[in-house]
Amino acid sequence: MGSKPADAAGSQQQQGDESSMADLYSSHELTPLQKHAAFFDRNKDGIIYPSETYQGLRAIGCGVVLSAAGTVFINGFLAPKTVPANVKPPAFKFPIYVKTIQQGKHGSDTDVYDTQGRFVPEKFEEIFKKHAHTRPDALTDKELGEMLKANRDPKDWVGAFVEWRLLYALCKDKEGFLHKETVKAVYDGSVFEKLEREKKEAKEFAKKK
Ligand code: HEM
Ligand SMILES: [Ca+2]
Repeated sequence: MGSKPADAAGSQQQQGDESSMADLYSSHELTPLQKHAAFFDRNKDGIIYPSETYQGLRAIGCGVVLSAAGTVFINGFLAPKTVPANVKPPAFKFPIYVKTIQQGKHGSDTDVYDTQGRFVPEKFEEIFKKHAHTRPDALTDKELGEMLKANRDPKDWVGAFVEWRLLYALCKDKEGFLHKETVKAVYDGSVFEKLEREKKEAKEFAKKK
């Protein structure tokens, strides 16, 4: 073990721990999908462990039960898919690797992320051209349902369904509209930061009262 050169990635199995993944954030620009996931990498070591998914979900306003269920679901399904080719993941820890998060792409999605995790503006516009009937810059509950149905791959639909329904529940306005700018902010992860900020502010406000 110790006698091998430290940087022979690709030719030998890495441990898949913090040391080999953390430089992701300093070395180059993240893809939009990596940014989306990185919000949940609370200590920015390149890996999202279940405890971090849980903390992230709590931070954006999900309750204890939803956050626990969401964590089991997200890390349970996504972690195995994101393991980089040359990495042996630690057993029973369900790490999600931010670097290779694009491997976690599932069926029934909008293809707004391409296979490399980049943002595809035409596909984003298509969502609203096809499904935003009531007003051009937002989706209603029913219109979202229509979109999910149109994109539905019967073998692989749970992931997309949960992500969109959760987004709708957290971000719809008082009249039940999910705004285009909110959906845009999903694709670079900034929606999560905004929700976290709002949650914190609401807490501060409640304390002062
Ligand atoms: C650890 C936490 C999370 C990870 C690792 C993660 C990862 C991903 C991945 C890999 C995709 C690409 C799916 C694809 O194109 O097939 C995606 C898309 C998406 N995610 Fe997340 N996600 C997380 C949390 C969330 C949460 C909490 C929400 C909602 C509030 C959410 C909403 C979405 C939406 C709406 C999409 C777009 C799917 C589409 O284009 O149809 N994600 N996410
Ligand atoms: Ca982490």
